[in-house]
Amino acid sequence: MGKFQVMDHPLIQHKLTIIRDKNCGTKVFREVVDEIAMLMAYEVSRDLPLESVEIETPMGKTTQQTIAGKKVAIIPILRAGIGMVDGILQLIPAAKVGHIGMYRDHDSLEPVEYFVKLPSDIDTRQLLVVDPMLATGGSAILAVDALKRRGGTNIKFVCLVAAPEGVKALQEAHPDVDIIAASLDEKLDENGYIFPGLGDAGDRLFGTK
Ligand SMILES: O=P(O)(O)OC[C@H]1O[C@H](OP(=O)(O)OP(=O)(O)O)[C@H](O)[C@@H]1O
Ligand SMILES: O=c1cc[nH]c(=O)[nH]1
Ligand SMILES: [Mg+2]
Repeated sequence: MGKFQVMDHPLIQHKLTIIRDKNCGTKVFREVVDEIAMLMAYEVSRDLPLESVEIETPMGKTTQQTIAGKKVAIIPILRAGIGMVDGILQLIPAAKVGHIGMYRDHDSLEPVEYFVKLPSDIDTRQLLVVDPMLATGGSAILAVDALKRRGGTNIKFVCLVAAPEGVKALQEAHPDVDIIAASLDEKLDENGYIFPGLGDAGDRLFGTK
């Protein structure tokens, strides 16, 4: 079973409270989502492999550590996942970015895939699928399916708010995928929205409602 980790760092919890507030406007919402994603990237990149390199400091030759060959690709699930990309790129600037477009049908709650554009070498990269919301888990599961079908093997899912239902569904469908969240919330409501959650992340990020 993949690991499920909640990053309960005080800075992350504080920032999450700011964006949960319904009075938080688009500008601040977007900025703070980016900041949380950057803080999460610190933990998400913890197990990137290191290798030894010879360098010379002003004091002489030495062997030091550098991030090894394995490279990262960030895969936002459109639209809301886009809000997390720049924050992660601040810490991992050489990462490539692939996009998976998906929307959740409002009645059935089933995800519908409408766009996939990925780096050509996803089979050799650490893939970070990012989406602020893990609700029923349908979108995350379909996104991981899409990556595996194209050769992706090393996959983590990074979200801000997770519902217990979504964590369970993603773990059952893809037990090899670790999940990292900023919060495990209470439940899904009768419309499939996370409670207390932060509402519709895509609409709040892009000001579409
Ligand atoms: O776990 P699930 O039940 O699949 O729900 C989560 C998905 O729903 C939201 O996207 P939405 O369909 O609203 O698309 P948008 O980002 O374009 O607004 C969210 O950003 C996730 O992708
Ligand atoms: O609470 C939710 C659930 C799905 N998608 C969202 O944007 N918010
Ligand atoms: Mg939405």
